[in-house]
Amino acid sequence: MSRFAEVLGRLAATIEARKGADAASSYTAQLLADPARAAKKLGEEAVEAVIAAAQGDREALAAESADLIYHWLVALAAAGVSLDEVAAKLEAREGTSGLAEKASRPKP
Ligand SMILES: N=c1c2ncn([C@@H]3O[C@H](COP(=O)(O)OP(=O)(O)OP(=O)(O)O)[C@@H](O)[C@H]3O)c2ncn1[C@@H]1O[C@H](COP(=O)(O)O)[C@@H](O)[C@H]1O
Repeated sequence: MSRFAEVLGRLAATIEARKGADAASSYTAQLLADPARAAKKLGEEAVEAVIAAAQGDREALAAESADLIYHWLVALAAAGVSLDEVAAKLEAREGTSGLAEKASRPKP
């Protein structure tokens, strides 16, 4: 397994374990208790990653990507969506070009 997949799996398990934890001592528990705040943070971190990418700032993009992925995992956990469900979506798309998929959509 890649280093990224291992870290992602560990972080997802840590976040899952924070369900019901004391919000006074866990930022994750605070977000899990307030899904709207978790979703807002996800949006903020996405925008910060967009800015870093647009500016070509490699260091900032790596750091903002880590923030984004952490908050994305929290939003998934808050909504009860597992990483397996996301993996299944990605697997179903393997081998299908994004251009071909877009062209196959019903015309309005
Ligand atoms: N990976 C992360 C992680 N990345 C970012 N953050 C936090 O995300 C928060 C949001 O960052 P911002 O820059 O937006 O800070 P801010 O403006 O003060 O945030 P707000 O007040 O707007 O919410 C900061 O408090 C960061 O510390 C994270 N907090 C936790 N984790 C992981 O989650 C684990 C469990 O954390 P706790 O639940 O806090 O124990 C940790 O051991 C880490 O592995």
